[in-house]
Amino acid sequence: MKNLRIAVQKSGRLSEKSLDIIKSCGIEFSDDARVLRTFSSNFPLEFLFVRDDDIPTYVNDGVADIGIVGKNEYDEKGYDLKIVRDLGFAACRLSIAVPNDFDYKGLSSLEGKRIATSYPRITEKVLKEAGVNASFVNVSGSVEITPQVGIADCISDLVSTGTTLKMNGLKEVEPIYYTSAVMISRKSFEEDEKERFDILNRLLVRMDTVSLAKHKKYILFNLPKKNLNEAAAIIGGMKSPTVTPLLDSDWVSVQSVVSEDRFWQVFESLRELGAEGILVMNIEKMTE
Ligand SMILES: Nc1ncnc2c1ncn2[C@@H]1O[C@H](COP(=O)(O)OP(=O)(O)OP(=O)(O)O)[C@@H](O)[C@H]1O
Ligand SMILES: O=P(O)(O)OC[C@H]1O[C@H](OP(=O)(O)OP(=O)(O)O)[C@H](O)[C@@H]1O
Ligand SMILES: [Mg+2]
Repeated sequence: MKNLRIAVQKSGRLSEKSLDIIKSCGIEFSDDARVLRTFSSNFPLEFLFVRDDDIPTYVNDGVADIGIVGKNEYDEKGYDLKIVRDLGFAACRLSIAVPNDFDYKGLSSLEGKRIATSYPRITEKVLKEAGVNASFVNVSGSVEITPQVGIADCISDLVSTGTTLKMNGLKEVEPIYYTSAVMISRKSFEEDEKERFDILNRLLVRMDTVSLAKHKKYILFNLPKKNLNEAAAIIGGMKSPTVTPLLDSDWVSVQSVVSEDRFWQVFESLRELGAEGILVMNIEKMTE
């Protein structure tokens, strides 16, 4: 039996959540940080623990079949790959930041300047569209130090809270690109590797089942029977709630699933309809 090969960041901002997603699918493995290649004991999955910037290249070269990486690294490498799932975590932005005393008036202020970045491709594309010519100083980390040491005039780097910029005498002046983690594969994966592609689909079904459940609540409540149709209309988005008669024939017990983002609105409306004993439960797994 073949294994699906996944490339995951060895150690960094993506590592823990990437592995949490796999674990939430019931896939077991040992994640000793010093072992760089390992196999699941209960699913045909092989793990390669690598630097995040190498992940798109491993997938493109066929060393790995899939990878979990920031969309920023994927776009920066520019390979013609496929995003199979948007995973949503590690959300941040790529921003232009300048020293506090820099008189910034828009992207045109960057004309002729030296910009330090780990993302020259993404940054250059944005500047080109704005008709700005600048030069790039390519650094692979600690970008915020470069203006202080005189090798750049400003930077284009990832920002989340903005604390790193502030602590290094810089101000964020222009967000130019938004990113979060994605799962990538080769476009030709299905034709090239049918057996492994089928394993990927099994993995994706499990991931979708967990992810769907994460945004839903299971609710159970008692309701005056006369308000049932109105309550069903409020809950919405499903075939029908499950309704069970109660000993008191004027009342029913209702079970349903509600999206997290609509939960409080539904909760308040149900209370106005006389719902009592409302129980709310997290759902571990579910399918459409
Ligand atoms: N401050 C942040 N907040 C949220 N997500 C971030 C932040 N900084 C980076 N990320 C995301 O996490 C990814 C990995 O960031 P990390 O800092 O761990 O990378 P790295 O230092 O290049 O690691 P590696 O040693 O694997 O090369 C980034 O490419 C980006 O997608
Ligand atoms: O806006 P903030 O919340 O301060 O986050 C921004 C910092 O986070 C990232 O680096 P990280 O801390 O991952 O370290 P690294 O340079 O080793 O990648 C990024 O490169 C910034 O330096
Ligand atoms: Mg890296």
